Amino acid sequence: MTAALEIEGLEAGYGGAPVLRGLDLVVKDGITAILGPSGCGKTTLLRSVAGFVSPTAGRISVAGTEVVRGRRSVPARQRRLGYVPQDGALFPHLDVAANIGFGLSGAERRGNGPDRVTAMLELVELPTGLAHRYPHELSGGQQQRVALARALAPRPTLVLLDEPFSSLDASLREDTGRAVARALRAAGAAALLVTHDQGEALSLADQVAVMMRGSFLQVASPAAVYLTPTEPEVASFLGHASLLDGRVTDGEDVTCALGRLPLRTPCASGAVRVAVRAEQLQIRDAVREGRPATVVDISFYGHDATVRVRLDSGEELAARTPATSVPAPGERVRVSVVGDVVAFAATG
Ligand SMILES: Nc1ncnc2c1ncn2[C@@H]1O[C@H](COP(=O)(O)OP(=O)(O)OP(=O)(O)O)[C@@H](O)[C@H]1O
Repeated sequence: MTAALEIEGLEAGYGGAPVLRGLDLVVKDGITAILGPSGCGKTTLLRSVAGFVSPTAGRISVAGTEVVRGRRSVPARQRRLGYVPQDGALFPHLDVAANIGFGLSGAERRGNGPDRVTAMLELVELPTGLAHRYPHELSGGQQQRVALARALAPRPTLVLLDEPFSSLDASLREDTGRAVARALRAAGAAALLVTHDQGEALSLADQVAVMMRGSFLQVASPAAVYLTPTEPEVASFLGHASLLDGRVTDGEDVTCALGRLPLRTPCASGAVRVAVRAEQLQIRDAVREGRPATVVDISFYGHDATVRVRLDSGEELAARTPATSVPAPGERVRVSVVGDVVAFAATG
């Protein structure tokens, strides 16, 4: 099967300053999320694939057709990609039907049987009655679905989504994200989804590429990047794991400031960095088990809270606790760990 997208050794930048530093990526099908902190190069990668940024080295193929080799590249309009920008960017003077039909020939728009515009509205789960509304008469979520319908109408192999839900409020973001994922799967289109929202990447994507400083640190399934990160930075970025110094002696357990903990995956003996996820840490008062600590501060989210504690041995950790049992800053508590942990050989 030809991959929807293949990227090899891709380098790009602005005015001589490098941003992308030799990226490799294969998107066979499904949704691949590019996840990373602000400024790491996610949009530059998407724009290089779209043809809006000219790479300085490397290769990009879309559905088996090479569109970039070194400094030579095929113009954006000839790449036959779908593109959904951050704010949808619908044409304000065109109604929904005309927006969706924009990239189609007259015959494609009409066809036989149900027309393409109606089929696309159904695909993105919008009522066909919206066809003659203008963009300003739609909600933000509806606008993003129309933008996806417009991108999918010419049947592209690959759709590029640039933070498409970032302007939507939390609940709408989740519903729209799921609807967009269903529509992409139903259309059989692969997608590259740029986001800095971990929840969005982990819940919608089949593959997650974690990017930092213009490089991919790990490309794997959502479960693999979360449960078995290959780099300490991936562990601390995804789910905000705390990192502690530790030592592995028998390959199966690690000893650190939180005691002797079982390892999820075997690790060579020696000095390591141990990643402990916030949801693995239990904060209790008035119990004897666990390491003594003091609560430093609290971020209350409603459904739960993040409690930062300082162990008496000096290390700072972040724990997630239910909203009903949040301690107060300065309170003395005990900290224990549930489950196994991941360790990385210490460098330097
Ligand atoms: N047109 C431009 N000219 C010069 N530098 C740019 C340009 N666009 C982006 N950059 C720089 O390139 C780097 C990567 O930017 P990019 O927009 O790709 O990051 P990002 O990961 O998408 O960030 P965000 O999540 O904030 O959108 C940043 O340092 C940014 O300042």
